[in-house]
Amino acid sequence: MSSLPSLLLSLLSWLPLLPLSLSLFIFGWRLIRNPKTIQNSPPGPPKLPFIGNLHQLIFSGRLPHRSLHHLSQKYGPLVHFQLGGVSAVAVSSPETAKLVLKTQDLDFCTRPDLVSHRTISYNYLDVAFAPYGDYWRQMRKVCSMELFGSKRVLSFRSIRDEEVGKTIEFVSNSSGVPINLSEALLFLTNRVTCRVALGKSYGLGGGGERSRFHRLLAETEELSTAFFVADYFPYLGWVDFITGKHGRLRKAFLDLDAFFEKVIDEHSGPIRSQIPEQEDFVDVLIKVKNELGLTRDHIKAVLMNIFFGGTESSATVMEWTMTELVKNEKILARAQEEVRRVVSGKPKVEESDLHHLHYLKSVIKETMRLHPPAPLLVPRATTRDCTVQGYDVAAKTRVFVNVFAIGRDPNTWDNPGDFSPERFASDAASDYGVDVRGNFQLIPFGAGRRGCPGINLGMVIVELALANLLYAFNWELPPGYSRKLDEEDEEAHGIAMHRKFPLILVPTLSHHITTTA
Ligand code: HEM
Repeated sequence: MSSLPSLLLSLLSWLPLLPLSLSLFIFGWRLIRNPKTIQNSPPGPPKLPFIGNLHQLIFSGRLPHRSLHHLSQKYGPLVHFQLGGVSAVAVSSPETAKLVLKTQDLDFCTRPDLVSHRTISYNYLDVAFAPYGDYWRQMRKVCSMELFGSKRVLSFRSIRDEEVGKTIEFVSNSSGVPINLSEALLFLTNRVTCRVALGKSYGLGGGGERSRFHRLLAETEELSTAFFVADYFPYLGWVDFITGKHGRLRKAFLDLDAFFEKVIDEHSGPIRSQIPEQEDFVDVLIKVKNELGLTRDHIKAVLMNIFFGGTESSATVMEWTMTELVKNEKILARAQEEVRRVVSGKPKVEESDLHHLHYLKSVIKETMRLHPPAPLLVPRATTRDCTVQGYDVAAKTRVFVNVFAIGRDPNTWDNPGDFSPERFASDAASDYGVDVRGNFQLIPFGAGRRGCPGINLGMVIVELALANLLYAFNWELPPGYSRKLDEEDEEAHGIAMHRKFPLILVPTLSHHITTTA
């Protein structure tokens, strides 16, 4: 018979497992107490006990948009699957996307509660991750009217012009040698976002070294797309604390918060600029702060959205466009011919030239069809129980609109795997709007109430930078690099679907620039 102390000791040795047992108990209890099984749910793959389909989606080694594309080919345009304790659906055809993002937008327009979203949004004081409701409506109005309107976008024209100029200068200095174009483009969008949002550039040169701010941004971004147990097993959230993941995210967030605090302090003195054209986003948000009863946390939450939403996505579009162009020599030549003809004789492309560049716009649309920066949009969730295409979907179901799959749907696109900007010839003059072609065939910015409000701000820098890169330089892969890049191997997981390996290209200053210079 064991003595009392050794009994106590053996009981104590089980103590660390107490949270696990408790969580499993609560999880099981909820399942028994709340057997809300949807009778008529959309078709989907068989689910394993406890983990559901996590093994097929998160731990499969493939990127989730590719795994879901694969499942949709087997189960159809509306697939149901289970992510641990969370029910989810994937939408993979233009018709179903139209239902979800337009006809039944109100059923599908909230966001799921995720650890990283909650942390970096100051508990949902932002726009992008805030749940649907009055608060989100008010913040969305502030952003659309005060920050992303066409007048405001125009007021930042000289910033874009200067910063693209710096990138062109950096590339000119490297004429004839391989450069890391991915990095140069990310630095460009970072500098523009810094100046537009914060009023100055915080330490990145033309090719540039990373400042502390950019290291912090990159770290927070990386942690915010990491796997958190709590997002799939709400009762096992303590695991993220034990593994230290939660702490690391919190630390990165607090460092970034301290940086934004300093920026707001610098803006909070006597009014810096009375001229609306010279205001940056922090000036604007401080101005509306008192009117609307906002706090500093609201301002910082919106800044987080702007840095995370605006910087990588635009750089990613440019990086994939240049990738496709160097893979397709004839298309590169045609895009260069257009820009050189339209801009002929001038030292650089200006924003006023952009609306003549129809072929370049088609190239960009075709790039976003094959490489949408947000292949599953920003995750959504259902606001209430609803029925879609005859199937029942419960409230709080996580919703992934697979724009990657929609862009490759053979029922919509001829030879969907080919890079062929000519398919947009008749849409060339249309803008990137939320629904480029109508009928939800190309929706890289999402659509409906939660569609991207920053399209114009994002796309003008994309067009201006690409047009100037094509105008001033000829582009080649470095010797030995394959022209046929295996695209699945090239995609990386992140806030935006950027390339896994940086795009290294050799620029050569074009003959027409050297002769006019
Ligand atoms: C090429 C550039 C960009 C792409 C591809 C892009 C894409 C997207 C997508 C797919 C969504 C989710 C839409 C949905 O759920 O239906 C979104 C939302 C959002 N984007 Fe963008 N975006 C870009 C640029 C920008 C820029 C430059 C900003 C701001 C500076 C911005 C700010 C936002 C915000 C605030 C939301 C959340 C809207 C809401 O939930 O109400 N985006 N974006």
